[in-house]
Amino acid sequence: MTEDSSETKEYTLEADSELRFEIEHKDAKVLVSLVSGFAELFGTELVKKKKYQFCMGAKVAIFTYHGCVLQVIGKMDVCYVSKETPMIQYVNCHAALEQFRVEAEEQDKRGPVALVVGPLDVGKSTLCRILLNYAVRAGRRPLYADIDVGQGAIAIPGNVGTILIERPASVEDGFPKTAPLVYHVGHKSPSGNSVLYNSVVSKMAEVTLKSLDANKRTKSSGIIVNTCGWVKGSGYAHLLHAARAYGACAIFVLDQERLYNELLRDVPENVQVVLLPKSGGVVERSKEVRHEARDQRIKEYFYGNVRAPFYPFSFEVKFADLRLYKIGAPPLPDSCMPIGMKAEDNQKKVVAVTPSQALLHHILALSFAESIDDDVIGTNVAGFCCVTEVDMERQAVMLLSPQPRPLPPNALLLWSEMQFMDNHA
Ligand SMILES: Nc1ncnc2c1ncn2[C@@H]1O[C@H](COP(=O)(O)OP(=O)(O)OP(=O)(O)O)[C@@H](O)[C@H]1O
Repeated sequence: MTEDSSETKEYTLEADSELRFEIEHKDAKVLVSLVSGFAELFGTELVKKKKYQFCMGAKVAIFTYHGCVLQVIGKMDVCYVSKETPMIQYVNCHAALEQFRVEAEEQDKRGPVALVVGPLDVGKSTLCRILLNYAVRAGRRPLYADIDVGQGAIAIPGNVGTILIERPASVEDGFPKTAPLVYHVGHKSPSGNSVLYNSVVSKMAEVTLKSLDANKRTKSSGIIVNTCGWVKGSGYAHLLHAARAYGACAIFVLDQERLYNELLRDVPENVQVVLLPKSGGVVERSKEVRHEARDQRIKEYFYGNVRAPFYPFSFEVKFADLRLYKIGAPPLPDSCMPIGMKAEDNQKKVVAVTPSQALLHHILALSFAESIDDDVIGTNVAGFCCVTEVDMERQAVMLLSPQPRPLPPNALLLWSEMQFMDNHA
């Protein structure tokens, strides 16, 4: 059913059904409120009578276990009620994780680490959000690890990150991204540097698993890990690596029997591999839409959104003061490597970058490492800037940064292939 008018409409939903809608128009604004009953958006309960605002790009589903009436004001591109949803299977996964958590709590051991895997556009991020929301609603404090570098939902694309989830996601803005633990990869796909990607995932897993022990409630709550949609060949090898690094006890496979069977074959028997259907509501995204989403995520990092705008700074840094490095030297065959080194080591090499016009629009990550003698790959990053101008004559770059000048003393910056055109008016 297509919704053209901008008038007010009421939808009565039966138990176990959901209202799905998409907004594609640039200036469209849709207000949704719960009139009666109970409803939730990807696991976050709606507050009765509160008006939730959705804008361009919104692709959402409001689900009800008990039945409800929703009021919708505004123009949507697609809007329909569906009774076919996999929510019962998803809530069963949550119940299974809860059993692990109860046991972990009783025996003071680590709670479950669950990986959510599947090809592109099957609703992996959405399932993670649902499981995390259900966990906090049950009084847990889980960690959310996002190792999907393409989306970089916790920091920005080109990075992996982990956050502690203490309250349900906001209906409009998702989980707050305060105090994330972020590691730099610098590529939008793990294929950009597989060796680096695996090292970074191992490091983040090691650090977060250790950190679980510091807080009793988080320890028994465990970790939900969101993964990349690249599930064939090396992409599959990355998934196996992540499952091992995190010591996953459960892997939820969305929508692909082939992947499910491969995992059943390749992971230890004590790992529960569960095949789940994808929701019919999940919207497929073209390459262009993905590119736009990446751009939007970076823009939000610097400028915030309408509800919480940020005001970034712009300042000049002389080439001479720029300590800029890149991880990974061009590949060389083993025979050309110095004695004792493998070609693989080259992919983890920290190489100085000479500033040039080619830096324009690139994202630079500010590492917590102080020198290249530190473990740069295994050190998390503090934040990001973007090169908005390169002046070869004055030998300087202009940086867009969430923090005012100057860069911290001895700031070590890491080059990323991610680019952002700063045309914010
Ligand atoms: N039941 C649903 N009804 C409507 N839209 C949905 C539903 N579930 C998910 N979506 C939307 O579909 C889109 C894709 O979902 P999601 O990001 O979870 O997929 P993904 O598998 O993580 O994608 P990627 O391949 O990029 O990792 C999102 O915009 C999400 O809001």
